[in-house]
Amino acid sequence: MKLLSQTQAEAQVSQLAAIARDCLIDEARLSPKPGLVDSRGNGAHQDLTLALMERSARSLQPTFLQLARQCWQRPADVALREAVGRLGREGERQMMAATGGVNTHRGAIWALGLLVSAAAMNGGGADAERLARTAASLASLPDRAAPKLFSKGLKATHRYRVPGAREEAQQAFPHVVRLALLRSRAAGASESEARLDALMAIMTSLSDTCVLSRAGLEGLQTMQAGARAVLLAGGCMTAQGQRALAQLDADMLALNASPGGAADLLAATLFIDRVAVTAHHSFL
Ligand SMILES: CC(C)(COP(=O)(O)OP(=O)(O)OC[C@H]1O[C@@H](n2cnc3c(N)ncnc32)[C@H](O)[C@@H]1O)[C@@H](O)C(=O)NCCC(=O)NCCS
Ligand SMILES: Nc1ncnc2c1ncn2[C@@H]1O[C@H](COP(=O)(O)OP(=O)(O)OP(=O)(O)O)[C@@H](O)[C@H]1O
Repeated sequence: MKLLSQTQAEAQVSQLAAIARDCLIDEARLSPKPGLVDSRGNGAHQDLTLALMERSARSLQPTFLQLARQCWQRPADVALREAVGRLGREGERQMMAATGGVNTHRGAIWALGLLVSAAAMNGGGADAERLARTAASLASLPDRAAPKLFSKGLKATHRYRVPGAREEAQQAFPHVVRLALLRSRAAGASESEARLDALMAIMTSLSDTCVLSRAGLEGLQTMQAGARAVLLAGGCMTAQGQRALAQLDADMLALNASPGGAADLLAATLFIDRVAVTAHHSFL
């Protein structure tokens, strides 16, 4: 591996943290997202606003920076896993302090925190698959200091016997759908349309515990079928796709459902898209 001077390494970790923050802001602003906070409004949320989401994203940049510094060119082992867990929980406290106690980004701190860590472990650069696999190896290690909380997400994974945020990371992020983003861009979609298509691709199969906690299996089925309908109609660049998206938004609001986990994974997709080194022989 190429050795970088300390200043070059510091520039790279700062850049990773700034990119992670930007991905959260881009995700929050992207519109129109079904049920979620976006630049039109609060979606299905009473206690969230776009301004709050953006403040929260900015409050997390120092956490991402510390994660990247801590993980720079280190291998995945229990000591690193526990250091990352400590920083992640500290990030949750920063978020809560910045938002006055509202959970804006818990799932995003987890997914992006692991991916920032993975990028730093690989010295700032690696292909998308390697980044996801490095993050998975970290997520699969035990953290003795992890509090034994029975969270809403955990409850939903037990009740419905589905994978949640932990498993998504441990399985190397099967719902980080960079190809969907690339395909829509190649088909001539605008950047916003391509990002919305990527969100739809995530929603077709994610077992989003935010949706399950608020709206049960009916909510999850509505989300998955509605997202599939958008993509089958030609995606968000077509008039028919946009109509299907508006229908899905109305259906999600009627059920008080919001795909917060899918939103986190869209931010993770944007992150991978910006930092992954494209392999020479990839289909691109
Ligand atoms: C694993 C986490 C997300 C807790 O998960 P859990 O399901 O128990 O909790 P909770 O309901 O509070 O939050 C889950 C969040 O994940 C997102 N989510 C929901 N479903 C999914 C899914 N299927 N896949 C991915 N993310 C999802 C949502 O945003 C949701 O809000 C995390 O908070 C955690 O354990 N952090 C500990 C600190 C740590 O180790 N950090 C290291 C990396 S920074
Ligand atoms: N644009 C967005 N709009 C809404 N939620 C988002 C957005 N982006 C990411 N999220 C994610 O959704 C989660 C919020 O979901 P939710 O409101 O269900 O959490 P909660 O506050 O724990 O539960 P509830 O609101 O049901 O009491 C956040 O943790 C965040 O990770």
